[in-house]
Amino acid sequence: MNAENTPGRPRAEMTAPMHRETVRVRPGRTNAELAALVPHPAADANKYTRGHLSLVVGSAAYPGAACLASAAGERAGAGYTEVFCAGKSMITVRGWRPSLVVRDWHTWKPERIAAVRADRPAACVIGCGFDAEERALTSLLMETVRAYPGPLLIDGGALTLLANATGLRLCRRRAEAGLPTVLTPHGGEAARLARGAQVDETLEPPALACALADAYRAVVALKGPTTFIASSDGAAEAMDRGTAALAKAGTGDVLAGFIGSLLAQGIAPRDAAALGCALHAEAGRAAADALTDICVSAEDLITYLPAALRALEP
Ligand SMILES: NC(=O)C1=CN([C@@H]2O[C@H](COP(=O)(O)OP(=O)(O)OC[C@H]3O[C@@H](n4cnc5c(N)ncnc54)[C@H](O)[C@@H]3O)[C@@H](O)[C@H]2O)[C@@H](O)CC1
Ligand SMILES: Nc1ncnc2c1ncn2[C@@H]1O[C@H](COP(=O)(O)OP(=O)(O)O)[C@@H](O)[C@H]1O
Repeated sequence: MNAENTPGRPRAEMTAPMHRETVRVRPGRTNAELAALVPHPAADANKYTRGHLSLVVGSAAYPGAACLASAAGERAGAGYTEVFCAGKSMITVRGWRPSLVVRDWHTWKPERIAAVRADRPAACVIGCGFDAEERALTSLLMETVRAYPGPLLIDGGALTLLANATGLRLCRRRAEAGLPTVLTPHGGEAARLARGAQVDETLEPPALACALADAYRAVVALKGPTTFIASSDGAAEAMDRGTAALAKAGTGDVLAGFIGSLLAQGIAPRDAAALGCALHAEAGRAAADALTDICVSAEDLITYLPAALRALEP
């Protein structure tokens, strides 16, 4: 790695020629910029002022995704982490981490969540471990997109279910109401989102991230060896701190938990995406240093989050 690419060093903005479109690509943020965003608890904090994270995750087919996303959310600082999952997944999630509040997702009523206040921040993550073949999950998703009154992160199988005219319309309506939405697709999910919005799925990743952000009126973190974070300002932020050790099943679920937790602690959506992605990448690097790039698994990113936080400190 040359000095230009050392994480934490300021780098120059560039204009990259993209496939049939040109977007501005901004370098990732410096360690100092990211450290300034880290939500340390106030001395008089309680579990509610530290942020209420609701996760609607983990179909019967994928209880593991619910475990990973919710444990990541709790470890990243949310004060109250509540998991709504399939009845068949509940015992797995409860056994995995007793501090999580685990409920059946039939009891999830997004419209009953109180409006999010600055002194009682909250956010919702939906979709990690959704089985996109389970069409009944569509109404759970669409009802949440329509009625959840705070920042909402959509990930995993829910992105496939969102990729149609109804999903597009509901995301735009949230934006009009001032409610932030964050989408965290991998390449396959991004292509589906593009098809659902009649966006050219063959665009290069930075341009695709910007086009999806514009279409869905959302912050988009398009994941890959370099992750591109875009909102509707026409510029993509490149986050290239990661390592191929992250290329294992479940690491995306952990990322959704990290970003969701930061949203639940009141961090602005684009900042939460940038900080969450950087912490995820740094946790991967710290885990690989200790365990080798072969042996890291998604659970290790949760274990190594403290090392990632320390890596950002000045
Ligand atoms: N332990 C668990 O319970 C896990 C559950 N998971 C959940 O499994 C569900 C299905 O997610 P998957 O991502 O496995 O499958 P998807 O149904 O999203 O599709 C994967 C397909 O997309 C294609 N694709 C194209 N570009 C890709 C890229 N950059 N990365 C990955 N796939 C790409 C692949 O060819 C593959 O056939 C999600 O809800 C997810 O949250 C996964 O996160 C893995 C771990
Ligand atoms: N070669 C790589 N280098 C750096 N980061 C990677 C690499 N491959 C994957 N990642 C990261 O790993 C995560 C994988 O997420 P995702 O594909 O959603 O996994 P899953 O669905 O199994 O949870 C993303 O954050 C992505 O940026």
